[in-house]
Amino acid sequence: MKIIDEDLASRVVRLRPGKSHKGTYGRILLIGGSKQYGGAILMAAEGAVMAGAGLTTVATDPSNVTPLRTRLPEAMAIDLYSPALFDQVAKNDVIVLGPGLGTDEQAKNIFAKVLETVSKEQTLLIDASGLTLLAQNRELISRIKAGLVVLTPHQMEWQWLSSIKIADQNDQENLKVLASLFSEKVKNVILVLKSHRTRVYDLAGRVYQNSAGNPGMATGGMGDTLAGITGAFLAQFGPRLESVLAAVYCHSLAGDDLYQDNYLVLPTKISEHLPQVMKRLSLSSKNR
Ligand SMILES: NC(=O)C1=CN([C@@H]2O[C@H](COP(=O)(O)OP(=O)(O)OC[C@H]3O[C@@H](n4cnc5c(N)ncnc54)[C@H](O)[C@@H]3O)[C@@H](O)[C@H]2O)[C@@H](O)CC1
Ligand SMILES: Nc1ncnc2c1ncn2[C@@H]1O[C@H](COP(=O)(O)OP(=O)(O)O)[C@@H](O)[C@H]1O
Ligand SMILES: [Mg+2]
Repeated sequence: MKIIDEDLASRVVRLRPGKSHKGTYGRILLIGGSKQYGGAILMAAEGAVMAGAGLTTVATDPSNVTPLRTRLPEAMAIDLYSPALFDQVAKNDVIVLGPGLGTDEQAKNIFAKVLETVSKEQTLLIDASGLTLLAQNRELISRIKAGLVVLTPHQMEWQWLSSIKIADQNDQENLKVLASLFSEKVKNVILVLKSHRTRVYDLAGRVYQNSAGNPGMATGGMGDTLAGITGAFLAQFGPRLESVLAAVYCHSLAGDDLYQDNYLVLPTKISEHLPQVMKRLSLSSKNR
């Protein structure tokens, strides 16, 4: 097992080239946010924008569009229930599917249709309600065509998907079940198993553990924020394991900075602080 640390993250978060534009840093579409869980998709979108995605679009319940535009005018918004959603899917490099989506029949239909629309040139990140829906409908795995799939369950969501009880979740079991669920259908899968010490796995059997993070971060919306940040890193730094590792680390490093002076750390504060954390990493000695 390897450790995710500052050295690793600073190899990914480099100084930006002067000759670049928003297209250079990738397009990300976030899909989620039911009437009940509007905050989840807002926090994910805020994570994506503040992590540096070139262009961020959100597909959400119409009731969330005005709050989103008011809070985050940098993001574009479309109606989750419009057929235009599938044209949008085709236009983006990374699709983040699930934060606050809910698990009712309508959510399930959208989830299944998006899942099979994402092409092999694109990355699909599945989080939150998306993972619950996948666990309830495992036959959908065979319909995934995405070039890279990133799963970001917390331990309970992984229990639902893998059928490994939280107490029995260890590296060997996690890798075995990840392979049995995905390896015949999807070639490139990364599992981010979130906990107080998040571990990251891939189908090649690599295992990494996060070295940052703190209990101040145990607040609803923290994972939604990580989903947005990870999607933005994949869009900006490329569809590879290192982008995911750096995202996990930066999210927690921002949390650790804030925890020094705060009893708890809010997800939206992590997003706000992220550009400073990324600047610091980009200026570290490795990048000079
Ligand atoms: N402001 C909002 O709109 C929020 C919406 N949310 C959305 O709510 C939906 C349900 O998500 P939930 O995660 O609440 O799912 P659930 O409430 O369905 O399941 C979470 C359960 O897992 C347990 N658990 C065990 N180990 C855990 C671990 N290591 N980390 C976290 N939980 C662990 C929790 O105690 C809890 O009982 C998702 O779509 C999510 O995006 C949540 O993210 C919270 C904030
Ligand atoms: N005690 C802790 N120490 C470190 N990180 C934590 C701790 N508790 C929660 N986190 C982090 O917060 C996030 C929680 O994700 P998740 O459970 O999906 O939240 P939500 O669904 O409410 O957005 C994960 O990235 C997890 O690693
Ligand atoms: Mg979550």
